[in-house]
Amino acid sequence: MDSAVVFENAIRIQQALSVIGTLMLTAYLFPRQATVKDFEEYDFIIVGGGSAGSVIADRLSECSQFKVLVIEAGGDPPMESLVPVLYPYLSNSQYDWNITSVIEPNAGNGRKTKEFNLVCARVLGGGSSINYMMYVRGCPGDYYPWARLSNDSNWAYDNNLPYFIKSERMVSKEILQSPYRLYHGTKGFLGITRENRPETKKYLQAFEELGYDIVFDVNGKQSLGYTLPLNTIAEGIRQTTAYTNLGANKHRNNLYLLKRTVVTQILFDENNNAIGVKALTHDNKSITLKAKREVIVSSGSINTPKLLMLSGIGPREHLESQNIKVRSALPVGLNYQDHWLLQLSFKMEKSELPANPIKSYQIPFPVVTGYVKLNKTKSCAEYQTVNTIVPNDPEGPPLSCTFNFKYKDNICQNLYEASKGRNTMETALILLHPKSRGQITLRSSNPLDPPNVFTGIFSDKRDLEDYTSYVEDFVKVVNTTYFKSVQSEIIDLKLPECTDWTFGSREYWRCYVQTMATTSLHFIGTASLGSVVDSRLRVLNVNRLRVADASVMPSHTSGNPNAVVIMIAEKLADFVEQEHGHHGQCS
Ligand SMILES: Cc1cc2nc3c(=O)[nH]c(=O)nc-3n(C[C@H](O)[C@H](O)[C@H](O)COP(=O)(O)OP(=O)(O)OC[C@H]3O[C@@H](n4cnc5c(N)ncnc54)[C@H](O)[C@@H]3O)c2cc1C
Repeated sequence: MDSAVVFENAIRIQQALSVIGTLMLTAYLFPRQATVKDFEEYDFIIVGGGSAGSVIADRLSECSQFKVLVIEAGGDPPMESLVPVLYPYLSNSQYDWNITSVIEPNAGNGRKTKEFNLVCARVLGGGSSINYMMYVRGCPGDYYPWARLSNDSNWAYDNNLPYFIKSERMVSKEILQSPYRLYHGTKGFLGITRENRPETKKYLQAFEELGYDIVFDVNGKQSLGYTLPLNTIAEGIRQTTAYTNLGANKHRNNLYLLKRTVVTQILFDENNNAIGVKALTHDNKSITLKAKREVIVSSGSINTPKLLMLSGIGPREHLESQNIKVRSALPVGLNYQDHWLLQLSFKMEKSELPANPIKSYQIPFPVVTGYVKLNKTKSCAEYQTVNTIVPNDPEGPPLSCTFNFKYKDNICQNLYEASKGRNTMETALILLHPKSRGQITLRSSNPLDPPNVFTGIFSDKRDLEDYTSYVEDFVKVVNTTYFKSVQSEIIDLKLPECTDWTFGSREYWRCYVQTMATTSLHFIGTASLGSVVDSRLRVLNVNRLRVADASVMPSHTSGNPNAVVIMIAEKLADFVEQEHGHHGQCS
């Protein structure tokens, strides 16, 4: 057995799951396919039934007077989407658009291919159906730039908090019985659980010894320190918005869902009013569907800018180069941002004991997360660590190495050898606020072509230096009492790119960062608040068109974005209801 075999096994499991998927065992949980006629009219058309789109559809269809259509390119989430432990097998599958980045010179040598696999969901529920289920709201200071750029204090943290609470259904008693209860909702749709497993205690103590605060809940007053994660899991089921928002309301007779259908263009009248969309159905028929009130685009940070540009909204020169008539010249596709991530591994206790069986209803292994800043003048974390405590299981560490992060075989093989007979700590160290920016452009005016994604990784050299400092800071954990007591070591992956440098020197870590940094799949910013949409998420210079998804986030929050996207969706639903309802009453 070696890391290549671990990879092959993962592919086989994925294939077996895909065969089970053809039985459509989960179909009964979700709304049925709508029967639509060409030119049929709805009040609202939502393009994309992902993390944001499903929530918007739910909220708008609460108003029985609104006829709401969701058009989603993917189909129903399969069983492996609902069962938390199977999350590693959803990426690079039929539930993914399988988009890759343009090759860039600054990073990625440690990966099997130079382009990044920009995993992005093509399934009902979008990212919430395939993601790693971490629930993080970020730090209050993250939202100052949002309020500034949109010129509207409505986007400040205090005004976003009620929407986080509105969507939430916290189920963990230890939170509900604590002072942190204040920050959590219990009446929303999104079930949240706090993971608390005994193995994490020694790790939290080690981080405390390094001087970090141990925080009960980083979604409360204090967002810096080490903590136990919250997950979008409840009653043992992944809280995909396909399930919590569409499935839960599948009997509403004003909510229509067109699956396996790709919207190819937004249609406008002569006064720049969005009046509907053109789409391609699963059986390749082109149809036109009309929106009496608004079109809402929630196609995610990669596909939203693509659709806007195909519809004449984007950078003038670029659209003209593709022979697309410019309807509104806006910086669509610019300001692309991601959180960069790299894997670090640590040998922990020697152990020959077989690992305990994994439980299907939770994340496979215990996790401790950290939110850390080095610069005292900052209020929010600069880096995040997600530390997974893996019991003696030589296949565990190489699985994410080879299958999810797609590092080269020699790297994963070294990890495999080093992990034998040891428990390990697998750390994803994440750069939270990169200064580099990328861009999305059209490859052609054919809507079925994927876009070009220039990630811009390390195009701002300060990111490489900052990231190196964060790694240097983090690896000090091997000097703590607990880590020393188990003869912990940082696993030397023997990167051929870095042999010129002494292991552990700053030069070495800089080389490590450049070689190992990869995407954390947190794409944002490509239809930003303040430059593409106004503070009520209306696309500038046109009418009856809004965007609500990760693409409107003008800057990153200090953590994973799914909860933030859901908060944005909740806000959009309120804006629409205020404008289209009767004095705030929907019926
Ligand atoms: C593997 C992975 C792990 C992640 N882990 C976490 C995590 O642990 N925690 C966290 O907070 N965040 C995580 N994220 C990020 C988070 O899930 C996303 O930021 C979030 O889901 C984005 O939501 P969205 O509504 O913007 O887009 P999406 O949820 O991607 O929804 C867009 C939807 O639009 C559909 N669509 C696109 N174009 C069209 C079209 N033309 N016509 C019709 N439909 C279309 C897509 O198929 C998709 O379903 C992860 C992401 C990935 C991919």
